[in-house]
Amino acid sequence: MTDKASTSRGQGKSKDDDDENDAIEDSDTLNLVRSRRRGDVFAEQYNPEVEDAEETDLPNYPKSPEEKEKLRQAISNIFLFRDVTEEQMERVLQSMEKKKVKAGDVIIQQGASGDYFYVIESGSYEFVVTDSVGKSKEVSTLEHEGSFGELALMYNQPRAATVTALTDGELWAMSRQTFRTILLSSAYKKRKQYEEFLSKVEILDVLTPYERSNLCDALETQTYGDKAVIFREGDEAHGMYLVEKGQVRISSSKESNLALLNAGDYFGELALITKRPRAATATAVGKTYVAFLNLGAFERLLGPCMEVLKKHIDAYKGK
Ligand SMILES: Nc1ncnc2c1ncn2[C@@H]1O[C@@H]2COP(=O)(O)O[C@H]2[C@H]1O
Repeated sequence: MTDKASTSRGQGKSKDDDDENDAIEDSDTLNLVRSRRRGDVFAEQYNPEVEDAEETDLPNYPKSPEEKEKLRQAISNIFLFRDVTEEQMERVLQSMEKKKVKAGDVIIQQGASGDYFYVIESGSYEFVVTDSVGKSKEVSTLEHEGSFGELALMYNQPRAATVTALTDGELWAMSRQTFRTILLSSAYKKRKQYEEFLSKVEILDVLTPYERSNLCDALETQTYGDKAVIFREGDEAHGMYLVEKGQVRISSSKESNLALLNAGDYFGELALITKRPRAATATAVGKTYVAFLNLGAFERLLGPCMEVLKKHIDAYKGK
């Protein structure tokens, strides 16, 4: 058992945590911890569905109105924050602490226990995953926006990647406690809601589990009654859709029945790829639930599926 596992689902602090905090407080930069951290796999998994987050006093780091606004901006595009209420947002803004980082700082070490979730204010960050035979692979980089470090806090698992600052920069750090109290329950529910459904969507097979989790955060379910129009031919396009439940008919001015889509099918991607108006009309058949992915998220998250999506476009041309 690791220290963390023996402190019962992360509610107490381990020696490693204290070391980590010391490192941060000592320097005001994240010159974090390499060899001291351990890569054990936790025996116990946290399950937010059966254990409510504790409501305790959260830290309060005073900020100027300008700083608060900058932080609000930095989190405005992060899907994990989308469902927080205005009151919760105030608590988030109060409780996040600014950290300066230097190029080369290891902010998160794969295998370590997790104490902070980070939002990027500035700087570039590299993500490297090392597999069980010790082979390392750079899986992504983030520049000047985005967030990381949610997995270990959400699932009570060791850090899944090593995150290194490639440039000097600034991060906003949210403690495990704040993350659990404010973000965990809605974020976890959202991922759970969509994970099973997305595993059945064929075009998404190329996504890694991590990419799929990010997609869960970005989706929004919309409900349409029988014969309700989802979009019309000629409309400007703002996103694509996955059919969750029910059916969707695709028709155009020339052809009344181009396709009848079922659960697991997708539509609305063509206009996003060609950057043209909608080429057809989409109408619900019976009560229908669709998962909507907005344009920004489509561009950010579905890159790995683009080849398959484009191949599919060729099939439309035959119609
Ligand atoms: N391919 C990836 N696999 C796992 N984690 C990733 C990946 N890319 C980025 N990350 C982030 O790297 C973080 C490392 O710490 P966590 O495991 O807490 O959360 C992880 C994610 O936020």
